[in-house]
Amino acid sequence: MTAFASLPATSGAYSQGPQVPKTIKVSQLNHYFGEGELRKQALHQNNLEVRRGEIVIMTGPSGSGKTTLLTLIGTLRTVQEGSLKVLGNELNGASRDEIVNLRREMGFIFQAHNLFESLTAFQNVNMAAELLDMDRKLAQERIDYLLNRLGLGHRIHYKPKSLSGGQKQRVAIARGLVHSPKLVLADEPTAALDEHSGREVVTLFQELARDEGCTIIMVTHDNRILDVADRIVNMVDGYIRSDVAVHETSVICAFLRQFPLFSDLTTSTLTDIADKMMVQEAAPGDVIIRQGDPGELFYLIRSGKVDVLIDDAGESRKVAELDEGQYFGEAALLRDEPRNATIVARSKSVFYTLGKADFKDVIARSKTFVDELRNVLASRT
Ligand SMILES: Nc1ncnc2c1ncn2[C@@H]1O[C@H](COP(=O)(O)OP(=O)(O)OP(=O)(O)O)[C@@H](O)[C@H]1O
Repeated sequence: MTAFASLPATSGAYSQGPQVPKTIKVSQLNHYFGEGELRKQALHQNNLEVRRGEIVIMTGPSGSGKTTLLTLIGTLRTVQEGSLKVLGNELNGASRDEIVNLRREMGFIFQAHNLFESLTAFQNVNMAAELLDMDRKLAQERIDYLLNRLGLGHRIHYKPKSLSGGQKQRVAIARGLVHSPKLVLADEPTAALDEHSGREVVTLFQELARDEGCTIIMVTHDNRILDVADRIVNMVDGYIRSDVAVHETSVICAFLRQFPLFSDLTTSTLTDIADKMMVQEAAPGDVIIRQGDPGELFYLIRSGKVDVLIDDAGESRKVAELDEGQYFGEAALLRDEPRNATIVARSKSVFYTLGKADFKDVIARSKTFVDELRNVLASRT
């Protein structure tokens, strides 16, 4: 799970807030192929949560388990160990009927398009609509819309043999989307497409996510489309190695960049730090840290104001006010001492916090950070 699960509204899917229902919840998922001595573990303790309307891109080297995870989520394989919830249904132990019903809510876009050669582009997509008992008029409108939107308006009545590889792929995409699925699973959807067509496809995905709340999970090696992801999940050897919420990380990076103390860090170090930060919210009057307590977190004020209070012979004395763009909590971490002041939220506030070990790691990497902290600490003692 990413560190930013509680981040307030930012952009895209996240503007729906943290209470957005989960489309997928993977917990401690293992998967094996083969029997006996040939048995091989393809997925190891995978955990993942995907919210409604998110676009997730899965990356990783060949054989790292992306397709295995995608096909498990798509009910195309049986869950062996662990829990996998899709659209509220637990798949481990699910009945045949449950799986059949669930599949109707999903759209599949896989590389092998399997279009019927004797049917036109329109008829191929319509066949999926008929199998799903879609209303005829609605289906007709949706097929027209999708095929036009994917740049196939002029080829709507062509059969696959008269279509290029990229055009066939776009028919397969329309077929996977015709029934307005709640979840789309796509394996290399843009691999056969030129840059322009690939962009058309992912722009359509973004519209479906934004306008219909459709959740999209794509396996891709196509770096040209990484920018549409809300989250990038990287797999290595059957493990989810990283799960980065892209928009949130970049929002935090942009914020961190304004601080002189982060100015000499490279983008990749900054991204690394942003990914480790947590978000904490406070209401007016909330005590954020208390004098005398051990220090575990460093705080950056994203928005709001706080009072710095010092307990002086039993009397609480206000010594400073801090607001957006300032930070606190560093002294106790650096000196391994208890907190030397109490911090109370003056207004509704949002903080980014960094744990002690990560904070010390940042310090080790940034000379500006060290110089600035030295000055700040000197001025506060
Ligand atoms: N049907 C199968 N039988 C046996 N082993 C399999 C089977 N399918 C996948 N595997 C193995 O499981 C591991 C994960 O494979 P998977 O296809 O999920 O990886 P991937 O990341 O999708 O790779 P690619 O990017 O090449 O599609 C690999 O070691 C693969 O050899």
